[in-house]
Amino acid sequence: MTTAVTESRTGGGGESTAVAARARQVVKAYGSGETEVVALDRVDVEIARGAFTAIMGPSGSGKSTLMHCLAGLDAVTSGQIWVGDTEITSLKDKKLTRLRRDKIGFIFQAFNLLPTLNALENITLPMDIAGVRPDREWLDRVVSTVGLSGRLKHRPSELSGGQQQRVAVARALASRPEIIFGDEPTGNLDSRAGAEVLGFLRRSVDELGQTIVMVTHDPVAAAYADRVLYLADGRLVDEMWRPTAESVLDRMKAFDTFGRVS
Ligand SMILES: Nc1ncnc2c1ncn2[C@@H]1O[C@H](COP(=O)(O)OP(=O)(O)OP(=O)(O)O)[C@@H](O)[C@H]1O
Repeated sequence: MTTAVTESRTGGGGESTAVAARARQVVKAYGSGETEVVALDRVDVEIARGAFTAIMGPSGSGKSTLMHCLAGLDAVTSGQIWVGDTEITSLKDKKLTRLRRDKIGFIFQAFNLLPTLNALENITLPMDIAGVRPDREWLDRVVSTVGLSGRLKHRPSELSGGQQQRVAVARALASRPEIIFGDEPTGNLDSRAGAEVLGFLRRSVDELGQTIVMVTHDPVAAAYADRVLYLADGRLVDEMWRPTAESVLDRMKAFDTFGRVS
């Protein structure tokens, strides 16, 4: 069995390498004493820049917790996280908020669009709030990559679920973040709309050089990724490169048959 554990090449100093985010010996515990739950148990992982990474594992294995820690949405109990060159685990609130705003994009299962704004206004809202002028050329490219060119004046209620999620994808891409995190981004979509959104995520990696990390339960969704990380009991227990839906499903079945690996 291979391992997803990799040593930091930079000794933690960080440099503009092929690594977009990195966790080193990350522990996340909820509660204390008898009620303590160790959601992440000394996780070491590097997320490759310009690649699409899927995180899989049984319910409760720590997928969302790992994503939230990597994205600076949740504080770690111990260990360190870097986003690009910045070690985020030692940042104070204000700097962390700014780093999330400037360097990280999010796509959630619920599309989280504002109903009173049209598609374009939703896409540029985070930049408007931050007082950043959108780069028109980039925005046009993003909008056409996700196939929204004819829909920019529509409000969310005038768009299908798949189109709404494409707006959310464009919103995440618009500010050219260092990394985009998706938590079951196609969980609310039927398989056709889901495939469309996953296809656009794939294109944003291939054509725009974006880095994407996605939590999913779905082997078909994971097959769009370049690499799949498997969590069990808060530990990274395996990884797979160039996955197919069949190979991911087989690996999941193997976990079910042989029990947990640690
Ligand atoms: N806020 C919290 N307080 C206490 N325990 C928590 C909290 N959040 C998560 N946990 C626990 O941490 C563990 C990992 O949870 P997490 O949500 O990361 O798992 P997951 O793999 O994303 O699960 P699912 O696939 O069901 O979404 C679980 O045992 C969960 O009960």
